[in-house]
Amino acid sequence: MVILENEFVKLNNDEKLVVALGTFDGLHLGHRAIIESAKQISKRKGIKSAVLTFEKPVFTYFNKNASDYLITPKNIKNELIKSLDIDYLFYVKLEKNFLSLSQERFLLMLKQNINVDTIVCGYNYTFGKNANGNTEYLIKNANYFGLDVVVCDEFTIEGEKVSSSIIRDLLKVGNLNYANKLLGYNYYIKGYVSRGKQLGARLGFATANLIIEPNLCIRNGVYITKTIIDGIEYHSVTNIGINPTFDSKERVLETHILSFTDNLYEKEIKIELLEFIRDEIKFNNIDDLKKRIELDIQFVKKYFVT
Ligand SMILES: Cc1cc2nc3c(=O)[nH]c(=O)nc-3n(C[C@H](O)[C@H](O)[C@H](O)COP(=O)(O)O)c2cc1C
Ligand SMILES: Nc1ncnc2c1ncn2[C@@H]1O[C@H](COP(=O)(O)OP(=O)(O)O)[C@@H](O)[C@H]1O
Repeated sequence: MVILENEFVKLNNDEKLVVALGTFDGLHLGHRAIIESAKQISKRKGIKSAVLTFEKPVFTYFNKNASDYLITPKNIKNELIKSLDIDYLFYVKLEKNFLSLSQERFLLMLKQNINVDTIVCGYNYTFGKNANGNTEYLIKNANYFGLDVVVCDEFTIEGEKVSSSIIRDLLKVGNLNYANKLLGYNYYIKGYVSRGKQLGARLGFATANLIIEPNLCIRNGVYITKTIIDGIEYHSVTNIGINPTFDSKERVLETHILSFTDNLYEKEIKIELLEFIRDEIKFNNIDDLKKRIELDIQFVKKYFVT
């Protein structure tokens, strides 16, 4: 998969493209149905497939104070879209020039800059200045612009809506069970292990630390997790937060992997969040913190036995 980032997109492709349009934060079941549909159409037509998206939700452009909104960091977005066998991934910059394009100019840009043949989008997709462009406009004007347009229906599970904003709300309260159901995979964070305060091992439980996106939409606290290292899955317990006992400020993710003793510095690890256990606590002393973590570890062991 070729990844291109630009203010607008531009590609010197003779070959036509089927493009899935959307922000796709979360890459949930509904998003994946749209992207999979684009892939299938591209195969049927014998042309290439593409996703055109933004790195962050569009509302972050209009509300500069927005915080804790991001479901899917870019490294994971890239990985999930690649897993759907897409040929091109375009990231357009969230900037005025792009966001204020008229509906007509937006479609012309897709035709002229990346040779779009077919647009695939969700039922509530909007585009262009003031989000005036919608699926009705696309369907009505498809012929004029020489485009095929495929609009995917609302995706539901057992009659329930699947949407990024619902998933954000679930992650903010720690309801991983339901969030994972709507996502269609276990919510995960992936990154390279960095050095922390070097205290964990001395306390009796080493923790592999990852620096996380500042605006990640996830409740601080302790979670039952699985950690995947070199394709091998381990049971683990993970804390996300600022370690208030130590008056730290930086928000980190720290995972203690059960029955594991190897060095992980600089290694890429993946942490799947399964269940929220408790909030982070400011303990009066390190002994109390240690005792609590021992209880957390017992709780996780029991979870995986039953
Ligand atoms: C399961 C688990 C639960 C934790 N709970 C808390 C907590 O409630 N309060 C807190 O201040 N730190 C908590 N921590 C973070 C520890 O303070 C931190 O792992 C320890 O200070 C080691 O830090 P280091 O990895 O930077 O050396 C927790 C860590 C783990 C692994
Ligand atoms: N069971 C384990 N879980 C997590 N990390 C482990 C484990 N065993 C060994 N390690 C290693 O120990 C390091 C963490 O040690 P720690 O003293 O907590 O330092 P840090 O402050 O860098 O997190 C991890 O980055 C990893 O390399």
